[in-house]
Amino acid sequence: MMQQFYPSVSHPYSFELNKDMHFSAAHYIPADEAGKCAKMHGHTYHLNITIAGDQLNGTGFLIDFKQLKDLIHKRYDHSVLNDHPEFTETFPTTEQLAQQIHKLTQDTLDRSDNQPKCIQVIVRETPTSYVIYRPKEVSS
Ligand SMILES: Nc1nc2c(c(=O)[nH]1)N=C([C@H](O)[C@H](O)COP(=O)(O)OP(=O)(O)OP(=O)(O)O)CN2
Ligand SMILES: [Zn+2]
Repeated sequence: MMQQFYPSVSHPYSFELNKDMHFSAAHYIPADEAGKCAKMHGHTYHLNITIAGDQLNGTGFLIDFKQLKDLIHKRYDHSVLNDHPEFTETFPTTEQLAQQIHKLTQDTLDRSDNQPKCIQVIVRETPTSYVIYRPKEVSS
């Protein structure tokens, strides 16, 4: 997904930042309808995270690109997604991973003075399958 065009999201903000990253992880979906995916297997997940806002921080960033990568990559790279506490009650499907990555990101953004918003998370699980998560309401 690197250096590609992505589905865009309309928003009222002046600044928009996009961060691509990837990580390798294993998972399994312990449900009958998951078929072969009920067995442990691995993916290189490709992400695109979109952050928007009207205010920059003291450095002139919406958020440091590196901070975004550290937040997600350090947590999930070379891990078993099912072992993370956020997936004890739900399965690490592409949809629920995208939603959790949004939550992790927005929780971090909420602690910054300039209050940027995470408006879209794209998670590509395989070359042919990806999910977009957009929060229902983005308050400014
Ligand atoms: N809605 C979802 N469907 C499936 C998910 C998911 O997270 N959300 N996950 C899986 C499996 O984890 C699987 O690894 C990925 O499935 P799929 O794209 O079908 O993989 P293939 O390589 O077999 O796909 P091709 O059609 O051959 O390219 C399954 N479903
Ligand atoms: Zn899978």
